[in-house]
Amino acid sequence: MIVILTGAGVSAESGLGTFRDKGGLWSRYDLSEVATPDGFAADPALVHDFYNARRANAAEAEPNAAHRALARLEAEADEDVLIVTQNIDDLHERAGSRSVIHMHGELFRTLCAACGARWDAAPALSTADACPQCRAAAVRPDVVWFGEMPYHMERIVEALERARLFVSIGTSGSVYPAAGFVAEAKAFGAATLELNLEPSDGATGFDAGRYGPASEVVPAWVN
Ligand SMILES: CC(C)NC(=O)[C@H](Cc1c[nH]c2ccccc12)NC(=O)[C@H](CCCC/N=C(/NCCC(=O)O)S[C@H]1O[C@H](COP(=O)(O)OP(=O)(O)OC[C@H]2O[C@@H](n3cnc4c(N)ncnc43)[C@H](O)[C@@H]2O)[C@@H](O)[C@H]1O)NC(=O)OCc1ccccc1
Repeated sequence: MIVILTGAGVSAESGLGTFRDKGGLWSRYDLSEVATPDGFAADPALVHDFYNARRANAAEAEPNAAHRALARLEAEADEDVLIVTQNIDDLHERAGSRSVIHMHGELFRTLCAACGARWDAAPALSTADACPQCRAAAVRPDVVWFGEMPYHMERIVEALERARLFVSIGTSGSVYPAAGFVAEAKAFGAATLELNLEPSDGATGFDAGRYGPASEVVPAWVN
């Protein structure tokens, strides 16, 4: 089995901003205000504006050659290929990938913070929205904020245990628990490879690395 961890760098060439690069999201927004439960409690309208803008961008974006190459790998490989993405966009699925785990949630999904109901997001959410199930005005984007438990951790750890090869693509390796997956995969005996624009914070933890734009290094690796 091949387990592939992706981050914002794989969607950068589709026009979706990364977080920590120059001009990235965290240089324009305060992470604690827009990506934490406390920030949402303090100013839900600000948080909705932040995700509404990202939802509009993602809706206009198109998968790039890196997304398409990974979909091809899944279709042609004679072993299981699982994408574990930190991204909340749907570009992997729009490129044709079927086996995708969104460990930090999905931009196009909505969550009721009162009853836990989930449904497909409208283009723009607001504080006036009410849950279709419990009518509570506790509607939030279905994304994992800092301090919240990522989704599908059991399935992810099971996959890391089975992995022959762990590949990390377009992530800075600065946020946990995702940044710890390479060490876990290695401990379970997997070979490890980093594909990134430049060496990430965790580069030394990989057996090998290939550096350059994802739209070039990912198709080159898949072929
Ligand atoms: C800041 C950091 C130190 N803080 C954390 O890690 C925290 C706290 C923490 C937990 N454990 C720790 C251990 C040590 C220290 C801190 C912690 N973690 C949490 O709070 C997590 C929840 C974190 C999730 C937060 N939500 C996100 N996103 C969703 C929302 C949204 O999207 O708005 S995080 C967000 O930032 C993270 C990093 O972003 P990247 O994708 O890597 O993007 P970045 O910009 O940083 O880097 C881009 C990279 O791409 C490269 N690149 C750029 N262009 C290209 C290109 N063209 N081609 C190729 N590569 C390219 C660049 O060179 C660069 O390397 C991603 O995970 C992303 O999803 N929850 C949790 O721990 O719960 C409890 C728990 C307990 C037990 C077991 C499990 C959990």
